[in-house]
Amino acid sequence: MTKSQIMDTEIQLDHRKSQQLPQVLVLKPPPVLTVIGEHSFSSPKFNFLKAWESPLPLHQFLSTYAHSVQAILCSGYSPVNEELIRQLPSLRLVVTASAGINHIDLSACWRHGIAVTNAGSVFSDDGADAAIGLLIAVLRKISAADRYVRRGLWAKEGDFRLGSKLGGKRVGIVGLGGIGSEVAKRIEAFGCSISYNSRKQKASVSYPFFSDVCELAANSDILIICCGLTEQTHHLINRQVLLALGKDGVVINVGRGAIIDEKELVQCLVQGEIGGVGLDVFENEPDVPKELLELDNVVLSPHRAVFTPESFMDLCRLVVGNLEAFFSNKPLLSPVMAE
Ligand SMILES: O=CC(=O)O
Repeated sequence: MTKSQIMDTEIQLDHRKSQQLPQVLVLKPPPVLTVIGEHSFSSPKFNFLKAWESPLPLHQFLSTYAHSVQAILCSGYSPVNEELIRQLPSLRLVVTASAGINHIDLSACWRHGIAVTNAGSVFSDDGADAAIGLLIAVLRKISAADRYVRRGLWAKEGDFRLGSKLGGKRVGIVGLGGIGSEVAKRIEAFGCSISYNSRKQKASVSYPFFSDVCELAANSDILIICCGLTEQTHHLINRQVLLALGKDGVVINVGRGAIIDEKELVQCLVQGEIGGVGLDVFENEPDVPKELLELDNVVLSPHRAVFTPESFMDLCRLVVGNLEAFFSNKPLLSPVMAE
């Protein structure tokens, strides 16, 4: 046998072995897979079935492998809905490489006995850091000041207008989960007071709780949105909430775009009814309302709050850990919903 024949045989054996492993369907590569590299995800316990690499049209690909898919790896870019679930009768686990789970039909998973895992607390620190970064950028006008200097306006037009201080402000956090709790820790260190809104009051914290987000806004200078997108939180931050926050109020959003009614937000900004916003997420990403691009009291970020190479490394370990636990009949590491 020649060297290349031996190599071909080894590749075929590897291929056959991988076909015998439990199959994890990936419809579109989640960003973490592309950034960290597929090799970091390889495991003796499962094999990725990569739909995007197949020459088959998706429906044909799905019907070819329908019965062998036991798990799906997805992200916000590849929804898992009832229609997909129905096509995969052996599906028992959905692993999403994201903290948000709004792209997964959880009730369909529940009905079909499918467990779900997400990014757990992997993104909490970076999400909170980014929220604070956006907040200081808005209050102290950092992006606008940067543009002022770059355009040569400092020498031509003189001193730049003042920003405002973070310390002493009343901060309302919407959603006191992983990211929200880390935001609270950081905000406390700045000498701000904290209150919050969430599905339920938390016994573990003593911050004032407002079950009504409008009341939270009326008692805050700053609102930081850290909750997930659900039917209950869709357009939770509307004109009424923004008006309650007031003319100097600042809104930061690191949750999901549709938690804010974007049209009403734009209107309030254009009419000077709120002080400023820092947004990492938008209703129709990657489209950003053009009015926002022209406002100096707006700081924009392209849905990058939680993503760093460090958080992606942790996420990679968590994704592999969840899949390996599942295929070894061990408890899942970051279950959203057990089977
Ligand atoms: O937005 C990012 C995530 O949900 O992980």
